[in-house]
Amino acid sequence: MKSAVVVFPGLNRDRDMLAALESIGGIPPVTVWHKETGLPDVDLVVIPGGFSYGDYLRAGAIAARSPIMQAIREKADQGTRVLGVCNGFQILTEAGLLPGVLMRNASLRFVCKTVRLKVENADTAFTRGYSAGQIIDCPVAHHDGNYFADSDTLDRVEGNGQVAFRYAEGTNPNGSLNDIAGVFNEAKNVLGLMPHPENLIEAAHGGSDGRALFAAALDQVA
Ligand SMILES: NC(=O)CC[C@H](N)C(=O)O
Repeated sequence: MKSAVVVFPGLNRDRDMLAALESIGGIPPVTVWHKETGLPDVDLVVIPGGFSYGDYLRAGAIAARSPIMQAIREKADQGTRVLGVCNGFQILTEAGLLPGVLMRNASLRFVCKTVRLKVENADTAFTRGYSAGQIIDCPVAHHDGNYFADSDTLDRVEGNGQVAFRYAEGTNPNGSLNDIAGVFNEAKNVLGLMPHPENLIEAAHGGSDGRALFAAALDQVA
């Protein structure tokens, strides 16, 4: 499957994401600069992590107003898979493509470590390579990963199976409501998560628990 990685000024995880997608999908992704107004004909659009616009105003707030976002919105509405990791997740919430917001970590500190995640919904294009309830390792590196949504939105997200991943008991690194680490849109073709699965895909990374997410998103699993 063909994929595109969208790059905004200040991102720093784009190369990791490009390498992961090529390694797992076998096809080099197309890189798209945020000032473009159109996307190539791809099956998966990825917004990687980093510090778009230096996280000024709020993380992801300025990038969410970039020209490319209209094209991403249109692709998402057509059912194309869209994945946002870390700053990508923040951009997708700021753009209104995913519910909720990412606030400053409860500790007010940047957190960089490996946490354990529980796969909450394994019945989607992104998560079908895992089983429901499976516990996986995944690194996090952020200062604004504290997931929040008002109670009506949270009820809807929980009720619709839109929680993709939760931090496993005792490992919530940022104070996220209901230990939420990643959410889907209602149609489940848009996924955002704070942890970095692209940084745990081979032995040299110390594990490969992140691999199944890309394998599924790129249709490499049955
Ligand atoms: N690694 C990242 O993508 C960092 C995300 C974001 N800028 C934060 O620190 O919260």
